[in-house]
Amino acid sequence: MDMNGIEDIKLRLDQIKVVAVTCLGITSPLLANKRFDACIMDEAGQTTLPVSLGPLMFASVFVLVGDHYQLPPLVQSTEAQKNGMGASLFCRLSEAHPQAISALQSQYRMSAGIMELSNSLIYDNRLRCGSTEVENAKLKCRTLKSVSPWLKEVLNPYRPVIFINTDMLPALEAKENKTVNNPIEAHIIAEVCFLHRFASTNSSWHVWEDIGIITPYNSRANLICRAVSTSVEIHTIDKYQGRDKDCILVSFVRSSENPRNCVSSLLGDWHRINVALTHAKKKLIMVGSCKTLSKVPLLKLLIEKFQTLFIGYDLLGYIDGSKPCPLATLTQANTIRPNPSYILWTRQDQLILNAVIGSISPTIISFIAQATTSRQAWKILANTYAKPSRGRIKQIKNQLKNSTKGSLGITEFMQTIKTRADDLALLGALMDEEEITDKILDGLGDDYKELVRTVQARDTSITFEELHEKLLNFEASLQPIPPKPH
Ligand SMILES: Nc1ncnc2c1ncn2[C@@H]1O[C@H](COP(=O)(O)OP(=O)(O)OP(=O)(O)O)[C@@H](O)[C@H]1O
Repeated sequence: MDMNGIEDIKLRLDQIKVVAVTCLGITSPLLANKRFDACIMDEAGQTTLPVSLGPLMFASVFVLVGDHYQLPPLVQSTEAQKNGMGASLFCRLSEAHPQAISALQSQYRMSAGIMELSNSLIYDNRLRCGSTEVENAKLKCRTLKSVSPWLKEVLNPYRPVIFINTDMLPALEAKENKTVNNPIEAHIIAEVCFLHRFASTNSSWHVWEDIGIITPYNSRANLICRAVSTSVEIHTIDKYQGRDKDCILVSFVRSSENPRNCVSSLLGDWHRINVALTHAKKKLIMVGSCKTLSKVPLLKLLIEKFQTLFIGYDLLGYIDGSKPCPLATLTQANTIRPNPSYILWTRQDQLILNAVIGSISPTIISFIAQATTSRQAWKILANTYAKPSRGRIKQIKNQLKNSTKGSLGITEFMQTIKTRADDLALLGALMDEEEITDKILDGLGDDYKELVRTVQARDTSITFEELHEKLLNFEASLQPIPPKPH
């Protein structure tokens, strides 16, 4: 039907039985005098109360559809939040009238292994798979011979849920202009993504629509975009509600030496975690630091549910040369073609090189700037810092000679001497315990004269631990006595 002008549209609207419109779109003048028998509102758990009321005024019967275990309405004002705007009409009515709820239990999205996670953590085991096809759905992959064991596990179709633990890597979060990022984790995500595409059996190389990446932070999504450098869909957790993919990769980002801060972050909200866990159909791959994430109670339970996969596993071969780079091309029947093992090897190696670069202090990075492989970087570092050269031994001995306690605490000072003695031992210039004790006593300063004399007057040598204890007691006795409270 051709529609010319508003009158035509109105005429058409009078004839049709069902109108689909957004909650705010209902205010269109075209609908001003419309009445409906019933109003069905989807995603009602995410809609604020005033926004919900608009469409409900148009009908005498309404059905709200939603899940208040997923994200609540987004309310940015803390004042509005405090005064109850964060609770949707859906949530309020379901609490006030539990008899009016019809709880749907069959879901058709997640396979059994993925459903099991949110089922036990959030839904109290009430969810069921709607069909055996959904229940048993698997992400089929070709078997790749020349990949590390951890990547083979990632590809294993019989592992629907994988948690890749980055605790063995220097994959710490970085904060820049109030945004949180984790470059190493971004590279791991890119690697896993690439591998999945590489091993996929059901679509061509450039098709990425069955993979999606979820992350809590916007800045993070941008960083992963750069690392993945393809058209794979990357969104924040909040934006993923309402979408799904065969394979979802979740990057948790937070990895800190002071993990306590993470509890108050976006990850502290269990609704958000539930969204991250419930949008994959066949495979859910999570990447994060178990040490940090365990500080969030729900994530601790999640991590405890299955054995996490340590990345770092079987990577030594790249560094020590026992897993050399395969040939870049293969010749078969006089045709030269790219060698897939070469591509996988170089990507894995770049990941390790990034991990090495990420773990060293900025002043040293320039030394390895020329390295193109992890092995080259490692060799430069070993030659510079670990080679038992006479120069290096002399340098450490000089540092030892000039070490004094100064303003350091006893424990810190003794630790400095011990570390240098350990460095010398690694270079083959072992110091015996008595020499270490002498170095410590020499560096203590005048305050400790009395104790130094007592230790030197002993017939038997003193152990490092015994000396530590004596010095700590002496240090305490040197502290000024606080005045007694009145
Ligand atoms: N009866 C069905 N048979 C097969 N697949 C179904 C059926 N119903 C839904 N699905 C599939 O299940 C997935 C989830 O469906 P849908 O998006 O409607 O759920 P939802 O509860 O509205 O989720 P959300 O609120 O997260 O958007 C989709 O991939 C959809 O194709």
